[in-house]
Amino acid sequence: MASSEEDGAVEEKENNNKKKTKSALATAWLTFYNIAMTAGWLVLAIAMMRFYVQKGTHKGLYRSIARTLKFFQTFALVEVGHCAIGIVRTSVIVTGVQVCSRIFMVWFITNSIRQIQNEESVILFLVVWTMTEITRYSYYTFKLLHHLPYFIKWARYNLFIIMYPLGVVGELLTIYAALPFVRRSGMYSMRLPNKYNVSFDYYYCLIIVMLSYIPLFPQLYFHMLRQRRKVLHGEVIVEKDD
Ligand SMILES: CCCCCCCCCCCCC[C@@H](O)CC(=O)SCCNC(=O)CCNC(=O)[C@H](O)C(C)(C)COP(=O)(O)OP(=O)(O)OC[C@H]1O[C@@H](n2cnc3c(N)ncnc32)[C@H](O)[C@@H]1OP(=O)(O)O
Repeated sequence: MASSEEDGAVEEKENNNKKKTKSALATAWLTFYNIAMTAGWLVLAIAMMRFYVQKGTHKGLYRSIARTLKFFQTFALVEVGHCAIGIVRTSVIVTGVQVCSRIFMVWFITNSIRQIQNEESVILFLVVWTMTEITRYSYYTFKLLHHLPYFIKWARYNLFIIMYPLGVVGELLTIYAALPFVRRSGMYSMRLPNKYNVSFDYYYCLIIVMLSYIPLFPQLYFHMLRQRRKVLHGEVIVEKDD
């Protein structure tokens, strides 16, 4: 009897040790990840400012930062993994929609259609994304290090109120500007007849993407408003499961 109780206690201790090691590893990885992402977006901010100060125009700015932007925005895909394996307490769906829509904007719109790269709307979403991500990743970093300055917490949960709609306006105007080029070039589209017997029109796909902002964006925005109430005003919020 006593021996089985002892066995149980040893097993519990081992499990606790394993959990502690796992959570220490997760914290170390997240700290590294957030520092790297803060640095990446800071590099982008500095590159954009330097370009504008030196050239006095936004024309050519996207081309000059394209590689860095593609790298850091695509790398954000690991955040969906963080939620999926449970090392951060965030919804996979909310994070997935946010990250995938950004990757779509970068690779399948701005990077693919050269003619729109100098649009003001591209600069609008780039500036908004950059400010948001510097704030967001530095918030997570300082929080993990248990030294979170109040102004970063305040910025994380207030700037989005204006930045989110501004970013959406920049993204939608950019997709809208892309439409005529997509229609004319027939890019990423498949017309019948073809050997797969499948038809796909990227032009209409983009219209559907634009329309999908109507149901999806409010969900992201209200999610952030709930997070804001929880973090800044200490409200207890019961989240629905994914
Ligand atoms: C394939 C084609 C797709 C086409 C789809 C088209 C429709 C798309 C519509 C969508 C529109 C999106 C537009 C958008 O791109 C425009 C912009 O972004 S503009 C710029 C303004 N944006 C923002 O302000 C972004 C706000 N969004 C976010 O912050 C996140 O992305 C979001 C996932 C939405 C919310 O974040 P989260 O739920 O994580 O909230 P918290 O930050 O409060 O975190 C919750 C807890 O998790 C911990 N956490 C999360 N991540 C980390 C991390 N990396 N490291 C450490 N800890 C992390 C965090 O600390 C919280 O923990 P706790 O609860 O303990 O406090």
